[in-house]
Amino acid sequence: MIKLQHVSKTFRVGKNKIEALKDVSLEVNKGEIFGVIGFSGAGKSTLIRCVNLLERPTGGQVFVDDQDVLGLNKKGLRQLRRKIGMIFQGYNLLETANVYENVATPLRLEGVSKEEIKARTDKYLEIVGLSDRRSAFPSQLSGGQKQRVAIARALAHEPEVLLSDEATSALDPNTTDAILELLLKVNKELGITVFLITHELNVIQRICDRVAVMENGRVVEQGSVVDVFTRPKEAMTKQFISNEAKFLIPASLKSELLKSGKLVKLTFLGESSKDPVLATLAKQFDVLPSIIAGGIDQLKDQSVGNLLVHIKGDQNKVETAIQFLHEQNILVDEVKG
Ligand SMILES: Nc1ncnc2c1ncn2[C@@H]1O[C@H](COP(=O)(O)OP(=O)(O)OP(=O)(O)O)[C@@H](O)[C@H]1O
Repeated sequence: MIKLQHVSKTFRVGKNKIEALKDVSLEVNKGEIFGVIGFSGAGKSTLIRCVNLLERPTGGQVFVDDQDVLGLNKKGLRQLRRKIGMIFQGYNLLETANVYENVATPLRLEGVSKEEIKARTDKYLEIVGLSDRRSAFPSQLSGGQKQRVAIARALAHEPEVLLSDEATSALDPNTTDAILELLLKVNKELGITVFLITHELNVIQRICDRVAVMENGRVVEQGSVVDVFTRPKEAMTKQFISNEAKFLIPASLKSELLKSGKLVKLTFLGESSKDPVLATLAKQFDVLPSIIAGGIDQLKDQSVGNLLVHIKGDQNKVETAIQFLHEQNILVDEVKG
């Protein structure tokens, strides 16, 4: 659906060159939700804006539906943009127009017939849950409601793809969840492909099928959300995950536990969560495992269990027990001092 091949983008500011994108290649499949995550300045906004040519790449190729976007003339570009809706962190609503007009006006400018404008505006305000606020002005709406208007406005053009540039970044956690649910519904029920950028791990975990991790203008890692976040290879990805404050234990407790044994973080996926591994450790290896902390991460289609376990006992036995854990269908990370 969207294919970026060796895309680069260099901004020139006076005598300085800023390489915002360096040889970025990725593919977003039809019907999926694909997320790009990275810290501020990684190049995410520049990347997503290269899809509908709000930014023009300085190198590489961009394809949407197998169409070479960089070769399009003005008319072709207009047609392309009709296929691609976009929402932003700042909503970009017309402050002087009410909710209905915010959705209807761009359709009018496109020459859509009166009846069709009414039908589509009604339909998409219903889908985003704002039918009863059609006469309200943006200043009378909450952030979440404003983003819903922006989503209805994007959907009213009946796009094949929705680009989301940090759409939930300005929202509180509950409102973020509600907007993410709406994006899932848009993807599932309307069959719209979603390509989003975010700096929030939660957004990726909750709704994305696949993810690319960006750092300094490059994609450093990409794959399914389950793979990338349970078996992160790159330091940047690991940093994102550890930033989520999983199992942050007080330093004093940690050093105490490490004096009397080993600490391991176990990650259970799918079927592995049903195996009685801790009981097996105690029985088979004569060690004493105890649970220090635990939790479950809900990914889009799968839950992932995490346990922080302290293993006490004879040093060799503890080593053998950890070796046994590595041989199971579990991800094992030893926590060092
Ligand atoms: N129009 C521009 N002119 C000059 N430099 C730019 C421009 N747009 C982006 N940049 C630079 O390109 C780099 C990537 O910026 P970009 O906004 O794409 O990153 P980001 O990951 O989206 O970060 P943020 O979430 O903070 O926007 C940054 O160094 C930024 O300063």
